[in-house]
Amino acid sequence: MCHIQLAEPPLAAPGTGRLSNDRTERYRSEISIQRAMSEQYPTTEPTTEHPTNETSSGPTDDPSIPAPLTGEHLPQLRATLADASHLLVCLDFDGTLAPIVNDPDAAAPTTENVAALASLAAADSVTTAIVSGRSLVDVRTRVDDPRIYAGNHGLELGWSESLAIHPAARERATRVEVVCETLENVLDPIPNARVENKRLTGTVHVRTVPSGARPVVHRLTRSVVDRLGGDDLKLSPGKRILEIGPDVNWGKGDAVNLIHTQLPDDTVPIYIGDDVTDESAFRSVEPTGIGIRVGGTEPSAASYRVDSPNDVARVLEWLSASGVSLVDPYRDDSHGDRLAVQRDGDQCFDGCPKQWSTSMANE
Ligand SMILES: O=P(O)(O)OC[C@H]1O[C@H](O[C@H]2O[C@H](CO)[C@@H](O)[C@H](O)[C@H]2O)[C@H](O)[C@@H](O)[C@@H]1O
Repeated sequence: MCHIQLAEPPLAAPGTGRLSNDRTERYRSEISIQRAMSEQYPTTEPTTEHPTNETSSGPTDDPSIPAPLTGEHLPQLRATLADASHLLVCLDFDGTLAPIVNDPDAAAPTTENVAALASLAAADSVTTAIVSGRSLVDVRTRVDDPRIYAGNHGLELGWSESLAIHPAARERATRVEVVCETLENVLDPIPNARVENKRLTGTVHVRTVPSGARPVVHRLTRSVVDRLGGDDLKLSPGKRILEIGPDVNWGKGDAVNLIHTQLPDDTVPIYIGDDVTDESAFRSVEPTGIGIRVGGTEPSAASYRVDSPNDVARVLEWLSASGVSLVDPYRDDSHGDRLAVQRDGDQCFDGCPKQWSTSMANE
């Protein structure tokens, strides 16, 4: 059931500013943000494995059930936006912009989300970001309007031509590779078990694995990660998946925090996501910003809930058509300077030394 009726005026024409796949492949350098990634932002991600069912929510600090987002909440949303000098709109990909499908390669954002996001991304007072569990290169080929991409659950951050990779994730990428290769062999006999190697992390898919075989997949995956990953790697849950990644104190919420700190004072952050790894991002934007959980009825750190990617389009359309007009870019005197920094890809992460190494996208 669709709860929200936020659409008001028609959408503006989709913006330009699309980034080509060539540019994705032409990342030339990497900002070292080790200090920020390893010290400044402690993790809030769950680190324990739990069942990969569709509705698992994992531990959260805030056990309340998000309110279904309806027109009754518009005054509240307007009041929040009226205090903003800028908007940061962060979006998860799978289950948020794109409906969940059996084949991860077939996932695509809905046409309405593509149009609404293009319109929003064209607004000067808005910074859009995709914050995904997919690899940055992968998600960037699937949705190409946002200015910022955080891939592999925030372990890699792309901004203009710049790419930053969490240093510990870089160090442990070889281990992830070995684990993925091993799992491809070990899980080969299990029907429909699939390993997605994302370089900094890996994903074992069980969505179309016969239910009776899923515990075997979990056990084998756990065993391989323990044996070959040691203390360096961890397993995390997702929607019908097991995520393998470096056991570091960094998650989507940390990436959102880092992006937020680069934007003007009085930037209001909005985060929309559907899964357990999005909870740290909800915690990072709430309560001054707006967290919206897509699907499910479980407790969440998000204040609001919508049912589906179709409802996400309604939210983005409303933001583009009405919400953005409430933002006052002159509220913050530093606005002009900060945006100038933001548009310079080589200096986008303010305060981080420019110690770049070859990007993994080019390795
Ligand atoms: O953070 P996200 O952008 O939501 O990415 C999380 C994972 O999404 C993908 O898996 C999920 O979507 C697939 C396609 O709909 C679906 O088949 C799978 O069951 C879902 O878990 C992606 O394949 C993973 O790499 C991401 O980590």
